[in-house]
Amino acid sequence: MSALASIDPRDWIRDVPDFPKPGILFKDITPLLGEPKAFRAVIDRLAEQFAGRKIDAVAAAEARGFIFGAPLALALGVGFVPIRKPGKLPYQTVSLEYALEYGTDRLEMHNDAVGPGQRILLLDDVLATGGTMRACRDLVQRTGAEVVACAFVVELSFLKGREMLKPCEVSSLIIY
Ligand SMILES: O=P(O)(O)OC[C@H]1O[C@H](OP(=O)(O)OP(=O)(O)O)[C@H](O)[C@@H]1O
Ligand SMILES: Nc1ncnc2[nH]cnc12
Repeated sequence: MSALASIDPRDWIRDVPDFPKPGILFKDITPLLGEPKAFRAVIDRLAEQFAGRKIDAVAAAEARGFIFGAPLALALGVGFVPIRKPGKLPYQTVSLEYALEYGTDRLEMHNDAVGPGQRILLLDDVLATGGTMRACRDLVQRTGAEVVACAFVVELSFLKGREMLKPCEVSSLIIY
């Protein structure tokens, strides 16, 4: 058994009550990022899960999605597609407004980043209400590309974000 197999990434996720607003229990991934064994275990498990699924690219939303999305793309040997907050991408974009657990925002992606015939894996750190991932999924699908799955490190199941993502495959390493 590899040393990483015994790692439980939950041990490096910290609860921060009332952040960024009263009533929100924030799942803080920074302890996990600070422990290479745990960070690597997360990337290895995601890569293992999606190797063999004929993924052409991993796409993820800033900021926290990038942290996991880029190493996962490298581990799978595919490209990484950044989905960004407004005004950050230099070329022509597709854009969508979405609802957060605590507000609204807009996401953009280059309109030539993915396209018909491509199989895209979407990844984010946390699934809360599902608004962010739904916007990502809709952006990718709008280009004609296929979303293979929406993957997460952490899912807050009591917020029922999975419902928002139907009929897409949803997969989470850690479910609260
Ligand atoms: O399922 P949802 O309700 O949409 O919430 C989950 C999203 O919220 C957080 O991002 P946030 O917008 O806080 O931005 P950040 O990554 O820049 O911290 C998190 O990284 C997910 O992307
Ligand atoms: N409760 C939460 N903890 C961490 N990230 C989040 N993104 C949206 N809701 C969140």
